[in-house]
Amino acid sequence: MSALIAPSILSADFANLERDLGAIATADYAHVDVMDNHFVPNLTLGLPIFERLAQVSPVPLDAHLMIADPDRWAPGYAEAGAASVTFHAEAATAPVRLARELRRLGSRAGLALRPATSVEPFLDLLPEFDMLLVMSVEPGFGGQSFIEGVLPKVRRIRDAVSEAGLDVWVQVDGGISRATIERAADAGANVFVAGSAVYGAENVPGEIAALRALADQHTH
Ligand SMILES: O=C(CO)[C@@H](O)[C@H](O)COP(=O)(O)O
Repeated sequence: MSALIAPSILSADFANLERDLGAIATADYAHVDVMDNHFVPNLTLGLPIFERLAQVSPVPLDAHLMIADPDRWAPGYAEAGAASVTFHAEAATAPVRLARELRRLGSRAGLALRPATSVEPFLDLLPEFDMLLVMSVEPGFGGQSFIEGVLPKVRRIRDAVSEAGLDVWVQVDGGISRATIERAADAGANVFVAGSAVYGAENVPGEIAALRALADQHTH
């Protein structure tokens, strides 16, 4: 399975989002962090801006909803054309119903877990999702350092996915760089979100290629 790279536009220039989406045209996805200042202590963008990003982006959008009440808001992101919509397990009231609705609307359905959230209650529900997102920082901000302690959870998910013969992707998000991506890939991740490492690089396409090459050496 090839590694997929999803740069986070949280580290882009918010006055030049179309330009900065163009800068990551060689990536597999653009990761769009939606924050509501309730679920996380930060505020980014909502549906009206996301709809415009979906119209101008050269790469498919991977929406990561760090918001309260995703049951109400997430379907709008699928309707706006998101390739993938990921909501938080801690915030959703009816995660399976919501995942089914996202799939019905034509989007991949992702379930995100904060670093301290156990995956065990969700393992029997894996067929309902297309992706599990393991947060490797506390959600809310870019530029934090990678939490090594989430790697056993990544491995646990990958093992459960393999044992069940499923095609569920495992995404890691937070603190991913050339220094950490190999360990995340080794643990079983196949989708890698990187914000500051990509947008902070002098050569953005070169950084995307370097991260992909490193991860590819370790993806199973
Ligand atoms: O969801 C988040 C933060 O909540 C991430 O997507 C960050 O944007 C990743 O940034 P870096 O840690 O790669 O700088």
